[in-house]
Amino acid sequence: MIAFANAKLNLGLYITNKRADGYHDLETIFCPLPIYDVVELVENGLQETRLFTSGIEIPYSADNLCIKAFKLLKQHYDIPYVDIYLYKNIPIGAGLGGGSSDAAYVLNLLNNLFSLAIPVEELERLAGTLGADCSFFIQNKPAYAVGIGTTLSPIDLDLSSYYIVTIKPDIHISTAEAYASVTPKEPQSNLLRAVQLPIQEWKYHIRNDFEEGIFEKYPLIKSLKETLYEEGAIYAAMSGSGSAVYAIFWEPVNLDHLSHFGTIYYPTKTH
Ligand SMILES: C[C@@](CO)(OP(=O)(O)O)[C@H](O)COP(=O)(O)OP(=O)(O)OC[C@H]1O[C@@H](n2ccc(N)nc2=O)[C@H](O)[C@@H]1O
Ligand SMILES: Nc1ncnc2c1ncn2[C@@H]1O[C@H](COP(=O)(O)OP(=O)(O)O)[C@@H](O)[C@H]1O
Repeated sequence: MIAFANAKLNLGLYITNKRADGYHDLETIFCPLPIYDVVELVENGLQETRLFTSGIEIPYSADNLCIKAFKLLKQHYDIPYVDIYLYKNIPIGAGLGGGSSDAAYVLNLLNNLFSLAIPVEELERLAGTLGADCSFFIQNKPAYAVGIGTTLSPIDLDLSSYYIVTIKPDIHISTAEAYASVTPKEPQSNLLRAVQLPIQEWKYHIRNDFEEGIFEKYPLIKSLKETLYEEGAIYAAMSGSGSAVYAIFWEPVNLDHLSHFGTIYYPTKTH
C-alpha cells in the first residue's frame, strides 16, 4: 500500500510558554503543503521490519521516524512485520515536518493495510508521542493547534487557489536548537481572527516567533523573505523553525533566478 506524505507549513507561530517538561506551548495554524515523500508498506513475512530509503539522504538519527511509528503500533496491536520503502523528497531541517508526516502516514497505512479500525483520535494521540507535529498529519487538514502542537481544531481555510512556492536554503536548523533561543511571550495578535482577514492583510498581523532569532543568526533567510515580497508575494514567512521560507502568490510564478538562495519547490500535484 502506497501513500504520498505531504509537507506542512505553519501560518503564524506564537511561542507562549516554556513548560516544566522542557517543551513549549505554542499557537499555530498548520496547513498541508504540496511537497511529497512517497511511503510504501509491504507485508514481508519476516520477523523484522526493514526500511529502504531513496531520494534525499536522511541524516543519522537513532531510529527513522517510520520505524518508530511501526514499533509504536506493534506495541499496541498484533500486526505482521513490513518492508517500508521511503522516497525522501521533502527537505530535512526545513520546518516542513517531513519526518513527522512520514511517521503519521505509516500509522495511517498500517491502520488501513491491516484493517485495524483505530479511531482518528487514537491515531492522533499515538502520533503525538512520536513528535509534536505528527498528530496534525493524521487528518492532514488545516488546523489551529495549541498546547505543544498536538491539540488540534479544524479550521475553514482553503489555500488551494493560491500558488505557494517554498525555498529551502542550504541551512539545516534543529528544532530543539531553535526553541532554545526563543523567549516565550504573549501572542502579538489573535491568530484565528487574523486569518479571517483578506490575505493581503496577513503580513501586517501574522508572525512567526522563530523568525527574529533565526534571521539574526542567518541573515540569508531574512533576505530571502524580503526578496519574495519584492517578487510580489502576498504573504511570505519562514515555516516552523526554518530554514524553509514559503511565499503565497495570486498566480503561478517562475522564481528560478532565486536559486542562489536555495532549492526551489514549486507546488506538485500527485492525484
Ligand atoms: C517547530 C515546529 C512547529 O510546527 O515544527 P518544525 O519547525 O520542527 O517543523 C514544531 O513545534 C516541532 O515539532 P516536532 O518537530 O514534531 O518536535 P518534536 O520532535 O516533538 O521535538 C523536538 C524538540 O523540539 C522542542 N519542542 C518541540 C515542540 C514543542 N511544542 N516545544 C518544544 O520545545 C523540544 O526541545 C523537543 O525535544
Ligand atoms: N523519515 C524521516 N524523514 C526526515 N527526517 C527524519 C526521518 N526520520 C527521522 N528523522 C530525523 O528527524 C529530523 C527532523 O526532520 P524533519 O521532520 O524533516 O525536520 P523539520 O523539523 O524541519 O520539520 C532529521 O534531522 C532526522 O534526523
